[in-house]
Amino acid sequence: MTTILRRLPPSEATGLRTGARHSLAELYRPRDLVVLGLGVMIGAGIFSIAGQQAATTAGPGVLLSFMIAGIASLLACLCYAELSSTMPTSGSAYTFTYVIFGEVWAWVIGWALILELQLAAAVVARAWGGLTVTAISNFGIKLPGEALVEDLLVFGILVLLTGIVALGARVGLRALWIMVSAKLLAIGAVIVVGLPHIDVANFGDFLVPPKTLPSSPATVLEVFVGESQAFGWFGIFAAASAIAFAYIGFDVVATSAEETVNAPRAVPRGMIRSLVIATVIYLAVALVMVGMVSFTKISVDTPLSSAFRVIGVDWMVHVIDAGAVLGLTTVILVLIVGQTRVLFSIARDGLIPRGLASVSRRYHTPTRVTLLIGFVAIMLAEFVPVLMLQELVVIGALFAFAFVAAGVIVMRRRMPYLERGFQVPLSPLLPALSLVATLWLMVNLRVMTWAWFALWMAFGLLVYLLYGRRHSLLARPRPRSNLDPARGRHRR
Ligand SMILES: NC(=[NH2+])NCCC[C@H](N)C(=O)O
Repeated sequence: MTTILRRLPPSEATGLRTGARHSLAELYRPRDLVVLGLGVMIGAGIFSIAGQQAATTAGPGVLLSFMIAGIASLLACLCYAELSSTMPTSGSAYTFTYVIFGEVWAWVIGWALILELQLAAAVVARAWGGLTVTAISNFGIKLPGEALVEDLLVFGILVLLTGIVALGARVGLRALWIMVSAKLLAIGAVIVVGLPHIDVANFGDFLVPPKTLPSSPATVLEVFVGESQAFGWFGIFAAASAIAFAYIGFDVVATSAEETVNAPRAVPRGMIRSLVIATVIYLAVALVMVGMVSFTKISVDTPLSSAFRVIGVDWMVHVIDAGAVLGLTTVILVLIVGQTRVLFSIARDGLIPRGLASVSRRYHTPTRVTLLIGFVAIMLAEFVPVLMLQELVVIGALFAFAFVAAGVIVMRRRMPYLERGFQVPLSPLLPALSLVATLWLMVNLRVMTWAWFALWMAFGLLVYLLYGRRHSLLARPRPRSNLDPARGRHRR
């Protein structure tokens, strides 16, 4: 029992024991973090899920769903901000948990993060493929063998993005700045062109009367209530859980802490700023969408485009297509980066083979782990119906959010002396609220999602018991010479 609960000393959170061969160079400035955050957050959530939820579950009340999910995310974000300001490590929630709750919990969180990020990369790549094919056909170009073209496109984008990540953060960063700017322009156009077309009458039934659905209960909450409902307050809250997908991503910013200049101050700021900007953008887009047309006219497949078609501004379809294709590209890019950083940290601690944590001398990136992640993403996207597994991404993220919120409370009591670049205001109230909000979002996920997640976690525990427990760096006697703090980080 003592071995599996052994804790990483906070001073070693950034891998001080492992030497320079396993450390990353500092590269990001505060504004890069905002771009990173917007890069990974703004994607399928606003381009498609928002409209789907308005049409099927929340009506114009989707605006409230966005606010609810936004508040829950902001609470979680504050907790992430505090912990990453104390432990600026690329392991994010995994490393925080290692320091606060001990090894086996860290592994559990690491395993959940692997699921979240790896699956998300594949899910978003698949969605990207679909969008790109639609964008091409919207230009009136008829593709022969659409399914095959889509498969090839998905393969191509994953190879390209994995290559960019492997070649070095600088290449990726430049590409990211350009693409994020372009997607913000497209979204700006949606808001500016859409605003004058808002008709207050479309908000008429802001609270659409609730409807009991004939389908059997699917979410954990519905099983408790005994039926499924759409619209009304129930629908608004249910939609908020689906919309949480749009906000996740600020947590990925935390994985860049080890590569950020002056991380204890810059990371919290970057994370909070990008989330606030994303929230404002989301609310504006949602407002325009449900304000332009009645929610009953929004199509589930191409919600934003359909709204502009209804009001007769057809050229906006191409702008939205371009924004969505670029938007999802940056989501995949940053997800791959985040996943490499998490796996790199786990490998550095010895819980998976340490060879995966070696940093290429030439490119200064963890190349091996990057190629592995790219390969797995391609396999998943090509051979598994990943679009149906979207909720698993959300449960993985929320699971980590819960531990991070609890971690803030525990850490304040147990290590009050640690330096904190950022502190959650009103602790322990806000972290406790974050925990409650996260659990609430989690019970709104499907029972099936929970079952798959449990299976994945059980498998993970097995891996830990058979491998990680024995190979953990903490299982070895401490080599004195490696404790020189100057060896851990290097600047470039
Ligand atoms: N950390 C994650 N799993 N992020 C997935 C990001 C999804 C992104 N928020 C979107 O709307 O497309």
